[in-house]
Amino acid sequence: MEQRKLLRVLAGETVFPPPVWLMRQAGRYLPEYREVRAKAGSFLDLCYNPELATEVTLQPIRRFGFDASILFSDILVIPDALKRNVRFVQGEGPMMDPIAPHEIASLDPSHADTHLAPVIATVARIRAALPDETALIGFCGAPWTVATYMIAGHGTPTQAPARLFGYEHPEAMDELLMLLAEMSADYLARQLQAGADCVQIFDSWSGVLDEASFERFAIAPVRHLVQRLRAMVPGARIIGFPKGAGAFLDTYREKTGVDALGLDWGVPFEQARRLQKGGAVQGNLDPLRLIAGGRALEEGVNAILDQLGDGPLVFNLGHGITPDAPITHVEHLMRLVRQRAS
Ligand SMILES: Cc1c2[nH]c(c1CCC(=O)O)Cc1[nH]c(c(CCC(=O)O)c1C)Cc1[nH]c(c(CCC(=O)O)c1C)Cc1[nH]c(c(C)c1CCC(=O)O)C2
Repeated sequence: MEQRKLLRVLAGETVFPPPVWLMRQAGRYLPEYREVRAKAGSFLDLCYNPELATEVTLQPIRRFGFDASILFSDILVIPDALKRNVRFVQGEGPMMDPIAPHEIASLDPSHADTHLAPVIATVARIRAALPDETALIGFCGAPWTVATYMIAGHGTPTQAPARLFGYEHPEAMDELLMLLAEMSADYLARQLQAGADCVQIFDSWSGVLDEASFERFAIAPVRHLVQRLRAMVPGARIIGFPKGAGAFLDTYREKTGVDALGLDWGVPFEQARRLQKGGAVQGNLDPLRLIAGGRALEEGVNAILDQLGDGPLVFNLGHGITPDAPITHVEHLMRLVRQRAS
């Protein structure tokens, strides 16, 4: 039997109290992260520095004792490997050269292996340094979410440029998404081979798509990614996180074949319990309850444990932790989850 709690839950076992980790658990809310970040150069320099990326991955494990660590990197290393001139501008978020439909055929993935080698080296280094009971999660962005940044050239409130691109140039969009799916499958296979226990596919922007576009641009490329990954790494454990997918969650799991579903805080418990009958669910505390602390935090944590604790559950936030999260509130969250008797 698997010893790491997260893997037991991903295999469908109920573990109580559930394993807990927080999306974006390494980051600016930690003073020790800000210190390393300041001496690393750019954000991407940090992502490609195995020694420093390992250090920031381990920081939240040392401080809070989470059951899982997540590789420190970013979903945008894939467009960076495609030479899209990715940079992170202070206060503005990520930027890159926006891609036009006619440029897609000339995208060249042949440098990706060499380009991403430092990230794979980081995975091996983290695994060697982690306590045995702590799982290591690898990750990538879902093709659709990565494509939204490649098309707009930056983050946007509703991803209108990518949606419009999908309606006006659907074949070019398919081509871009399938290229990203194949690169991402290869990248995740290498992470698993280097020591990651499982992987998460972040589809942060799946919630802006209509039904037909969700099928074509969110589900189809992830299904392709999952099949290609499992052909390379049989039995690969995969968490899909289609944020904002709402009523499409059931079909997402069925058609993509992921083992577990990440849920955002908009998913009602009734739906979450139904989804849990088909496999593990992960989530789904509103990150703002962590900012508020006190009763808002206690009620949020207890509701998740009450409603989902008797099935396979990975306790997490419904989206990433934000830089203003107080450390004492994270400590409180850990006590609330760990000290709960069934
Ligand atoms: C959409 C997306 C991105 N990156 C990611 C997503 C999907 C999840 C989500 O929706 O939040 C995923 C991501 N980004 C980062 C991780 C690291 C692992 C972890 O601790 O979870 C992970 C898993 C580090 C990061 N990625 C980024 C930071 C902050 C950069 C810094 O330290 O200066 C970190 C710690 C930068 C980033 N990277 C991205 C954006 C939009 C930004 C800017 C917003 C911000 O500044 O918070 C793209």
